[in-house]
Amino acid sequence: MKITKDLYQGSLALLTDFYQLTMAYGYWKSGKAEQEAVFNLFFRKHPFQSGFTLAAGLEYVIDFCKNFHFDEEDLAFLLEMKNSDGSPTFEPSFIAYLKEMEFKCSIEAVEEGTVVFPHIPMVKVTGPLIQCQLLETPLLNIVNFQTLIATKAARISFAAQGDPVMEFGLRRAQGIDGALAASRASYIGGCASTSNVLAGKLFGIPVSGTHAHSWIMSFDSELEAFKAYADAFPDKCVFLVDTYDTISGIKNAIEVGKFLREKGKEWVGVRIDSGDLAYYSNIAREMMDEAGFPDAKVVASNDLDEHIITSLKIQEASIDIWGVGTKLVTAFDQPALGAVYKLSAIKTKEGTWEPKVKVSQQSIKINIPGNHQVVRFSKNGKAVADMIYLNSQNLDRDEFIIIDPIDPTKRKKIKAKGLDQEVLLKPIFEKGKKVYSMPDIHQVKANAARNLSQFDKALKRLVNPHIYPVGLEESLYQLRNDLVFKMKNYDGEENNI
Ligand SMILES: Nc1ncnc2c1ncn2[C@@H]1O[C@H](COP(=O)(O)OP(=O)(O)OP(=O)(O)O)[C@@H](O)[C@H]1O
Ligand SMILES: O=P(O)(O)OC[C@H]1O[C@H](OP(=O)(O)OP(=O)(O)O)[C@H](O)[C@@H]1O
Ligand SMILES: O=C(O)c1cccnc1
Ligand SMILES: [Mg+2]
Repeated sequence: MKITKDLYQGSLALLTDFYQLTMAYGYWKSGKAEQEAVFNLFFRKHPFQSGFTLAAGLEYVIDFCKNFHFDEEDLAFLLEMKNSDGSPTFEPSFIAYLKEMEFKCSIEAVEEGTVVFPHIPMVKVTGPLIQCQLLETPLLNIVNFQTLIATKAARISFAAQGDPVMEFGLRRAQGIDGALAASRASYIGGCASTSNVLAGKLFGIPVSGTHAHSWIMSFDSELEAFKAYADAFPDKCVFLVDTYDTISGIKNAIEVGKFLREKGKEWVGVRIDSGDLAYYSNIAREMMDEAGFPDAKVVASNDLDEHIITSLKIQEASIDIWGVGTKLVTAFDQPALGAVYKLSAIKTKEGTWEPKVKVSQQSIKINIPGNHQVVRFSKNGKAVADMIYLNSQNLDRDEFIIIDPIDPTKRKKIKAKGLDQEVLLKPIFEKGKKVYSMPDIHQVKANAARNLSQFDKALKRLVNPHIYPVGLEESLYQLRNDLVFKMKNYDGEENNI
């Protein structure tokens, strides 16, 4: 098996939950396979108690959908599947149907690097019911993880207040693909580089790194090790100073720095990977300044995350560059984003869209029925509110009321005059044909930075962030209410209190 980005270029149609295939078979048998449907991918709660979430993963979604087909080996595998009584799980004519299946869905999605909020459709898939259904699991797999890591990277980058963050996660990431996707998402979210060389090659992310303790330990002395490293990399030297004694390490690094300067070269600085990072970084700063190296940098690493970085900033640690691995790529404090993918409308035989709702005791779990679009209102480049609305409506109005989907007492009147409007769901595929031109990863990263800059810093606080208003346009809210009452068979007397 090729474990590269090529993984997404082959057939990955079986990368799905078995129940998607049983439903697919059922749709086909009951003649519903080609009925048009709308599904939305959205999450209900920000990860990490964050006030924002940063969307990522669309490039993988596009690759996946472009290559969506069942190849001969997939079909042979399905044909061989048996029920517990030994009978074939799928009829040969269903397998023949899958063989001929061509990707025909239309997809609209928020661009990578867009700031998103609970309930906003991040990806909307319209097309034959069977195809929409088969996309559920892989789309969630891709978007959930990359969005989670991009959001974590953005939080870490905010904490670093503009200092470069090097992503060091490969050794601790969740497997090979987890590592690659995490490096990509971390770069989008704000990291300056990755230590993962394959991610550098596959995605065009800058690659960077220092050296490990083993380098020092392989020599008779630390000084000898620094000299040999300087010999090999006279322009890129970062010396890891904490193998034996951090202060002696800094002294040795300065000595080799002077030696390099005599040869007309400047070292980059030191890395500290243990102990009190505030204390030792301040000592390193003082010693390097005194020795005539005010531009030498201090790199810090060791189980860092946004909280420790914030604390080190408050302590006025003299750290210029941050190396962050484990807690970034494993999304340490929240291992998954809980985005879901729900049917929200289905086309009737008469050709009209019938909105669909899943009723739940928990109002947060009641989906938003219909075929939607999302608009972001902003003023002077600052986002004011997002509105989810039925895409059959037009936005040519002076005033809108938006209603919180969970708490109807929370409402906001939006006077649209003087506000800019950006429609967030952009066309990606139209009836199976790609219509979106994917920006390169550097443009995606720039888009993320621009998007984040539209939001107040109150939203980016690590603790108890401000809540940004997102609501349903009044008539969509009403539609949802009416549908819930209808589906619950509400008679006003005995039900459901
Ligand atoms: N000044 C500081 N304020 C807050 N947290 C810090 C500070 N200095 C270091 N830390 C963090 O404290 C933790 C220290 O980890 P740990 O107890 O494993 O010590 P260590 O220095 O790694 O030990 P070792 O010497 O065995 O490598 C790390 O997560 C590190 O990022
Ligand atoms: O701490 P992270 O954010 O995951 O960053 C990556 C870590 O990986 C390396 O050491 P490793 O953890 O392999 O060994 P060490 O802890 O013994 O230094 C490096 O020195 C960092 O400490
Ligand atoms: O380059 C480094 O310093 C590095 C790379 C991976 C993990 N820890 C450190
Ligand atoms: Mg470690």
